[in-house]
Amino acid sequence: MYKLVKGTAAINIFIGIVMIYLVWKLTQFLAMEMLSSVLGEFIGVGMFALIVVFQQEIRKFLLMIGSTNFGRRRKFLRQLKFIRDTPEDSVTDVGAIVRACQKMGDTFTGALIVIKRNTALDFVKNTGDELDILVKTPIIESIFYKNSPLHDGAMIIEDNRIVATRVILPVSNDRDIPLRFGLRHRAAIGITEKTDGLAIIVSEETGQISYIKNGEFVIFKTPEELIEKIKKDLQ
Ligand SMILES: Nc1ncnc2c1ncn2[C@@H]1O[C@H](COP(=O)(O)OP(=O)(O)OP(=O)(O)O)[C@@H](O)[C@H]1O
Repeated sequence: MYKLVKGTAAINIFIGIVMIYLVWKLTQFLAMEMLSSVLGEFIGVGMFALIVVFQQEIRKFLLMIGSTNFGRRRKFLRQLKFIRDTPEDSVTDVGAIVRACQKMGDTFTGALIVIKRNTALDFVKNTGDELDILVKTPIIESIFYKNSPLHDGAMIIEDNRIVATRVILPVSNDRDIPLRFGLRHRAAIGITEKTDGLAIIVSEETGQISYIKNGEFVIFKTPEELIEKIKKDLQ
């Protein structure tokens, strides 16, 4: 349940409900008649209040359950993480990502890729376009191709799927970042400071690939070393 609601507003609403319940119990314990009867009335209609508050989610849930479209149902189940698909789906193809970055670096094509680890990235995902495509070198290259309508912003990868493009990331305010690094690099630092995600950047100016973890640049010498480091960080 925690995994299901982590990173969504539902957990905050749940905490709110628990707090109201605890205050109600406290007012009963302290024999604060009026406050306890007001809160009691509120809790009495709690079930209806929940239906109203979660109207959208309940609607979405019922629509998904009732859908006869198996492709969508699989996607929904994967979101719930009750099932793991084939290894092709669940193990991130780091080699394919780094190869795409090398090719983009050779052609000075800018790119920003964030790989999710434990922290949910839903709060940034919905600033862009949600997708569901298997990670492949040519797909990543064509998304960041300069004339592609999807090239701007960041790409989010979860497991081995590209789940969003054109995502706007929070920018780091760290004043120690050298001035030669622009917004793309600041955004990569920002998201890895706020979450445990991993960011890979290809600079449009220099073609250089950078790897950022926990808000800091990770040094590597060869693409093979980068692949190894990312694989280790994803374990
Ligand atoms: N907050 C952000 N979230 C996601 N992508 C961003 C963000 N800010 C900028 N970008 C992306 O970075 C691109 C280039 O920004 P900028 O030139 O400032 O970056 P840079 O760090 O200097 O990188 P480069 O070396 O590639 O020029 C933008 O066109 C946009 O696609």
